[in-house]
Amino acid sequence: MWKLWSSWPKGDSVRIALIGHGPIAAHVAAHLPEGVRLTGALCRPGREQAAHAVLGVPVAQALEGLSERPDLLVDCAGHSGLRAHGVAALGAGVEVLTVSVGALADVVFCAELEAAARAGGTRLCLASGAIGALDALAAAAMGTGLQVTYTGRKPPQGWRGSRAENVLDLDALTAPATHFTGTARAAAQAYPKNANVAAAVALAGAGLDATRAELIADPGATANIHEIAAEGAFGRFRFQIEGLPLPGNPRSSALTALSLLAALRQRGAAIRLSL
Ligand SMILES: NC(=O)C1=CN([C@@H]2O[C@H](COP(=O)(O)OP(=O)(O)OC[C@H]3O[C@@H](n4cnc5c(N)ncnc54)[C@H](O)[C@@H]3O)[C@@H](O)[C@H]2O)C=CC1
Ligand SMILES: O=C([O-])CC(=O)C(=O)O
Repeated sequence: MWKLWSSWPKGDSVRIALIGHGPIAAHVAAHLPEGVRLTGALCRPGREQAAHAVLGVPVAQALEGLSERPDLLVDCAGHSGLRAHGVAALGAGVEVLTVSVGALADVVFCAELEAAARAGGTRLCLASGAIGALDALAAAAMGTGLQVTYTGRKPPQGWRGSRAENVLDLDALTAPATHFTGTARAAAQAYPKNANVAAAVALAGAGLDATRAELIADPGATANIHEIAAEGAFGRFRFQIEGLPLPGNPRSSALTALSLLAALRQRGAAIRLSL
């Protein structure tokens, strides 16, 4: 069946490199859309062999170390990956697609990324990641009076290694427990591995300081549940998604990797969704 974004134009192809070799990167590498070629990956020092074993492509610690210059660098690593490589790539004119949306909550870093993208004549694209409805939020933000609350609910193991552990005994929970309420900016900065969705919702809609966020560890949850409640001159909507995690990391919803694949497929389409 023909779809808007079914394939790249014949003969055209895009070369991508990945940052990271975790579950998101592995899924992307294994499911690349037609016309997209993985030519390399960036890893942390000492992780070359591990990264090569997962991805099967040349691995380097920096973009200049890759034998083939990619058209697009896809950050699947998290905030430290975007911090390590984002500015250099953009400044060199290489487009970057990132899952590390929460890293933009740091105003200084965000300004550096923007300046580098302008200098390099390219852009930083934010993946929709584990959430949806960003198109409706972006449209609603063009009207007045937008108010948005984001709620992120995960099973206790989805919060391991996060600040939730400072507030809660995750192993002992018998009922849902809120471990953060505040702005989306504060959530994104305090939970770099768990609240990229809060930042994506905020950047699409009411902004990082006006979007309210609540993060909950819920022993009854069987998925990563993300909810948006939005209201404004446009009307109101509620959106909820129950995202199943990727094998290998209970924190990260599978939809995150799929959103990167969707962005890659759309990038080559002559007719595409406008957001
Ligand atoms: N936007 C969204 O909706 C979502 C975003 N994420 C982000 O994606 C990140 C990655 O997720 P997973 O693959 O599940 O995590 P993971 O932590 O299992 O894997 C991360 C990978 O990146 C590598 N890495 C870390 N720092 C690096 C650096 N500076 N340079 C090169 N490689 C580096 C690690 O060695 C590892 O291979 C999360 O930490 C989170 O920030 C995750 C889920 C949803
Ligand atoms: O994968 C998810 O469900 C969400 C997540 O970790 C994030 O927002 O960083």
